[in-house]
Amino acid sequence: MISIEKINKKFGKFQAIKDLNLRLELGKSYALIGPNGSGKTTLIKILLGLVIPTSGDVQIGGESILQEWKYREKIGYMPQIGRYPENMTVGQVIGMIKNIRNHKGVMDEELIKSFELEKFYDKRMHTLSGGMRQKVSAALAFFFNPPILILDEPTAGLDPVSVEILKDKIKQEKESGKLIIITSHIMSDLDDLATDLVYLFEGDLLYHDTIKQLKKETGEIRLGKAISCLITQNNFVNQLIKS
Ligand SMILES: Nc1ncnc2c1ncn2[C@@H]1O[C@H](COP(=O)(O)OP(=O)(O)OP(=O)(O)O)[C@@H](O)[C@H]1O
Repeated sequence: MISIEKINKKFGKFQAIKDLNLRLELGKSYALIGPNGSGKTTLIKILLGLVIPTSGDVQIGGESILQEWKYREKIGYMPQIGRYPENMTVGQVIGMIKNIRNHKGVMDEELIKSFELEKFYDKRMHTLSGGMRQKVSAALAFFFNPPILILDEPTAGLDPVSVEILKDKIKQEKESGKLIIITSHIMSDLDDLATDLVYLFEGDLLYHDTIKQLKKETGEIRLGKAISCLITQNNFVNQLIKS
């Protein structure tokens, strides 16, 4: 569904993404992880059309997204920190986004209901707590029923009940055949949600396989442990190459 072909991204002389090839399929959920500065946000921004790659191509549903914008309807995006017109109320923001999108299909209002967002429809955005803002962002990401969801630290700042509501929703959407990309520093969340791992290191794709396979290769049961094994192995190989 998403085909990333030989993507490079340079910021001046610095290469943030190096010759990246990746195929992401519907019905799978991908944990996108890597150390700080490894290129995760750059990759997400390329998929969203906010950063233009220096070379290479990205295709969604068989069509290049470069110089295109219509494909964005296929992506629901939950940012790490949602930025909204701060003087508008929650109800006004949701209404405005509905109007702009002029969506013809069925709206998915499940998260609006389960997070009870209607209760704070009259609150202005700047008065919301971090967790409330996250709930608005989550509800909007799923609202137009997109086949692809990109969720950047989706559970950060949510209370435990809301975390479970959102995790159930993500699992349900994956089961229904959507393609989900999740970044998170909470390994237990990724262990519950992701089927596959995409691990970036200094702009390189260091690992891409199923989490089941990673656990088998490392002999670890928990994802956090399996990833630290992967990183240790990589550091060891890097040291060997440098010595
Ligand atoms: N607009 C930019 N101009 C110059 N360098 C940039 C720009 N955007 C990103 N970079 C650099 O590209 C590299 C990758 O950054 P990116 O934000 O993609 O990392 P990340 O994996 O998302 O990190 P984190 O986990 O800290 O969010 C970093 O070294 C960063 O400084």
